[in-house]
Amino acid sequence: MPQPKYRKIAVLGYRSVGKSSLTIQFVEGQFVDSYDPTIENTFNKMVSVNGQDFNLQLVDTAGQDEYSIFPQSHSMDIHGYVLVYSVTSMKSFEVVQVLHDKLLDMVGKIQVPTVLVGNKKDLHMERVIKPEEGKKLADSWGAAFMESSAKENQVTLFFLFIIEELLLTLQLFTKHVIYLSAIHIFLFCIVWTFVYMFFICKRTFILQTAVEVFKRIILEMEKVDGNAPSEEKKCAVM
Ligand SMILES: Nc1nc2c(ncn2[C@@H]2O[C@H](COP(=O)(O)OP(=O)(O)OP(=O)(O)O)[C@@H](O)[C@H]2O)c(=O)[nH]1
Repeated sequence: MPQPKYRKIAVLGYRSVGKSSLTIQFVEGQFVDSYDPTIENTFNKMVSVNGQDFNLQLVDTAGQDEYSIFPQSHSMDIHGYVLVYSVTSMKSFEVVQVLHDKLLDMVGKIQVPTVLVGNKKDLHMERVIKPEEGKKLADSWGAAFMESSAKENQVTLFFLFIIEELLLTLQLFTKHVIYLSAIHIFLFCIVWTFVYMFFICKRTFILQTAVEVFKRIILEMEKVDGNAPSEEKKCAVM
């Protein structure tokens, strides 16, 4: 059995969208009905995906809005992100887009393993964001998308989703590294072949030029002396 892999996942989103509820539901299997704003909490859970054990560390972050300063700690040592909005709040949907932009700016990558989650799907009457809108946004990021309800315990799946995303990114990364290495080695060989040929030619050219110079100078010296070069000398120079 392979060793468990450690993966750290941050749960981000606007205030009161259900970040803590989703995390607690996933880790402890219970729904907390009361609302207690989070500063920051960390949870651990072991899960198994495709025969591989993962030691997950989940960081339940404080709710943010578009004006919040994105904490630098949210971009360091984090392997993947769960970005949460509430399907009952347009504001939370707008904020999650700002957060994603800030996240990319901070991480400095075009794409990071992300799952966009539309929570509180049980509140049918209060819904203002359609599933298609969430899906469209996630697609534009190249992220996975799910709707969930912390209340109805529809959460496990998306945490497993993000692990799948992490695995996929890892596989793509490994593939890219192999391709890039092969291309680099190929280019390296070509460049060095050219460099080598250049120096060989240059060296031959220099040698030939040197021989010519000495030939010429001997002939010139002979001319000045008024003596034609002897056959012996010609042969020696040749
Ligand atoms: N009906 C319903 N209520 C939910 C759901 N998820 C969370 N809630 C409720 O929404 C409120 C806020 O939930 P939290 O989990 O504290 O939200 P949060 O995003 O962690 O809030 P901050 O810590 O302020 O950022 C609580 O009263 C929860 O009971 C859900 O899926 N369905």
